[in-house]
Amino acid sequence: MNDVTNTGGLVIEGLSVDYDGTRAVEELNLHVPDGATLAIVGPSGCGKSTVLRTIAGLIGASEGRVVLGGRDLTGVPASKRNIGLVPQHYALFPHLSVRGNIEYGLKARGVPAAQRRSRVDELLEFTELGALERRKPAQLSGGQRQRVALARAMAINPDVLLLDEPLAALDPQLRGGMRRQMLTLLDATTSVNVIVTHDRQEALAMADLVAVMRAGRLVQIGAPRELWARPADAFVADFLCDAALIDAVLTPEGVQALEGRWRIPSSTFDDVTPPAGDQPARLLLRPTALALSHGQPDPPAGSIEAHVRQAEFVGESTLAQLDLAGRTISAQTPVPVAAGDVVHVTIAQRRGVVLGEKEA
Ligand SMILES: Nc1ncnc2c1ncn2[C@@H]1O[C@H](COP(=O)(O)OP(=O)(O)OP(=O)(O)O)[C@@H](O)[C@H]1O
Repeated sequence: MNDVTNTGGLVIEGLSVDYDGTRAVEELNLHVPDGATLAIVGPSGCGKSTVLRTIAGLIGASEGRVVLGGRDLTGVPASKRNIGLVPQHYALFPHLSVRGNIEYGLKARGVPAAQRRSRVDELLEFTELGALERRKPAQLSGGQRQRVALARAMAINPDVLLLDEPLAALDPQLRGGMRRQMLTLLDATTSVNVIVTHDRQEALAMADLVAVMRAGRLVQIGAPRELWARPADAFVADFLCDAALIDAVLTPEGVQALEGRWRIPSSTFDDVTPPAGDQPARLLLRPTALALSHGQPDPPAGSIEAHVRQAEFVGESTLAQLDLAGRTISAQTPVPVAAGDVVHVTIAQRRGVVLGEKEA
């Protein structure tokens, strides 16, 4: 393996973490450049918080190492790592004012009073909390508490800022606005930012890099648009894009899927060059890529019959769960279908994506 200690930013190398002999994180490798924001996403229990706690030094690695700004953190206690942590429910000190909370880490490090004051003033202005500096956490709204927690973590100019589900404690109506505000704050930092989140929208919107984990392992890491366009497997497609990824064969005539029961002409796709011979491929089907018709005497060209298992009216459209030759696939459609309907499904022009075979 290349020596990454001089790369800068955050480097996680061959990291495995165990709890009482049970492996929670397995062989994790990643690099986040200075100033970049990484979002770690994945289902409950996949190891996201364990990675965060290991970077913070709250738990030790069983194997591998965490290197920050060229400094190997193995064996360095949490208090000696230059890390800012925003815990899930913010964990503000209830007896301290907004100013007291933000000042806390600076005091603990013995920063002289005048310097403390000016740094806290700077952060109060930056997070627009100046008018509230004397209030206690109980006298703040959820969004204001979140900004205090962020300012407190940023006060020490950390090398890495760790945010555990930063928006989860807020009302859904507040999240959009706070996400945009946080994005502005994080863009202004020079630290590496690591966000752990369940919310894929949050990850796609806020991060420069998204790491998708499953069962303790990294499944894919890349820029949000890269993952969106080319999910590595069906799990990432489902988790991050709400899409299905099914095996297909690219033939001289078009694309065949579902054991040859669905034959789609190449002209449906923008970027498919028919090969001379059959080639394995995968078909990425986002809910909006599928066009549904029913009640027509002849099935449209390139269609497959499907059964509507479930249909939810979601405002402008209906979200239908379709059974396509035994596969459950979501479709978002303006056609008012209902459970039990038999429909014909085609891929809307230019909306389907054919990916190459999965790289090993
Ligand atoms: N203190 C602990 N002792 C034993 N096992 C633990 C401990 N903390 C976490 N685990 C286990 O390690 C695995 C990873 O947990 P972790 O909290 O990192 O997951 P997560 O992805 O953050 O989940 P969530 O999204 O639900 O917070 C899980 O199987 C969990 O049960």
